[in-house]
Amino acid sequence: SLLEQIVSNRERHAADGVRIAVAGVCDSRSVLQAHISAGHNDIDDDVLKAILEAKAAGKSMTEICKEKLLEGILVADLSPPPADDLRNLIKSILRSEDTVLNAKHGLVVVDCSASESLAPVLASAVQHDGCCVVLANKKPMTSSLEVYDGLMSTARRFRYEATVGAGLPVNTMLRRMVSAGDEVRRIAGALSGTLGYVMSGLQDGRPFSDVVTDAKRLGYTEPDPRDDLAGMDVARKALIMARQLGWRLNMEDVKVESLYPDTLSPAFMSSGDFMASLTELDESYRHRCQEAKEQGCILRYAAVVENGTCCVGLVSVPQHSPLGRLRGSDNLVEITSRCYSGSPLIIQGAGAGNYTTANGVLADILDLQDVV
Ligand SMILES: NC(=O)C1=CN([C@@H]2O[C@H](COP(=O)(O)OP(=O)(O)OC[C@H]3O[C@@H](n4cnc5c(N)ncnc54)[C@H](OP(=O)(O)O)[C@@H]3O)[C@@H](O)[C@H]2O)C=CC1
Ligand SMILES: N[C@@H](CC=O)C(=O)O
Repeated sequence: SLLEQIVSNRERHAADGVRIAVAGVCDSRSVLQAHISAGHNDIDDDVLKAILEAKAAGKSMTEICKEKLLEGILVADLSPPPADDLRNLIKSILRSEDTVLNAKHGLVVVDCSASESLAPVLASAVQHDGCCVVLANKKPMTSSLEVYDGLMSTARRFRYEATVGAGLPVNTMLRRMVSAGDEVRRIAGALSGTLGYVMSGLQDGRPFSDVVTDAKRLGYTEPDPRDDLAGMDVARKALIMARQLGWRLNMEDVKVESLYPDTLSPAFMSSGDFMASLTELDESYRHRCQEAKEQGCILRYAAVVENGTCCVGLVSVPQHSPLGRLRGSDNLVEITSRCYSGSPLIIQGAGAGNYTTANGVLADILDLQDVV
């Protein structure tokens, strides 16, 4: 979706005097790189479109490039994760004499994976003068405080808007408030597009297994939906916000409620088997939802960041409360601070989905063009 939005916005960007040159693209198995030493600065839009088609059809990028014998592209088949090759790709771009690719002209490394393994690559990339980093991936922001501090030490060349609320301006707002000296006292709300969609579906009487399967199909879930259903995705978002307030917390400090039993965890089964086992949970969620309904309430998965602690879990809220009125994949974030004490600042809207997330990532990339 990000590549698609880069290509489809060419005219708009040109009118603003910007051209995004895509010098390399990675997935979990391959790295494609513009053949810089042969004079190719970037990967042609037709190739980017072929890559999009290949990924949509479940083919590997390498396969499609070899099939089409594309000119000017270096293809590397890797197994597994291409952290070292990504590092080499960044180095070769940084060494480039070409002014279009040179780091001083806005090189941005973008991590749209859900991989843990790329954090060191990103931490080293951001240390190169002029090299920027943009994240949709929450894991580098929630790994050790050392990695986090490394990324944050170059805050002017680092953006991570999509890590909380996808395209919603939650992180930007927090950054603005904190850097201008506002004192944030409490952040609360519903921060999962997947769990919002699932809870709305339950409320409409649909089976748990059915709505989770749909959330995955719609692109709301993490690559392994257990990340959402275990509460880990929301826990990461809570930690990202808490760390921005200067709180020195780690993932172990976040209190998390999981929505499935341990017997269905990655230690015991694959993601595919988990999806097939979801029907086991249908009856218990139908029952919990019914109980809440009888009290005029509905279920929501909420996060609270307050008094130096983060807590995420299932709550039963009145139907006509702000959380109760949320529908589908919408997120709601309430920020209470010295400036917003009487009534909290509220950010609400679609909190997941490929298009809205890619939009947030692209906006970050464009934002950085004014910094370097
Ligand atoms: N979906 C959403 O609504 C939102 C997602 N995000 C974040 O965006 C990230 C991606 O989510 P989503 O797009 O849904 O997931 P997808 O599974 O659709 O995409 C992940 C991509 O990352 C690639 N990848 C995996 N590991 C590596 C690696 N080690 N090196 C390079 N590439 C790798 C995958 O390659 P391959 O195709 O070969 O598996 C795949 O192309 C996650 O971190 C998620 O938290 C953030 C906000 C909203
Ligand atoms: N899986 C996440 C995607 C966005 O961060 C969610 O459902 O909110």
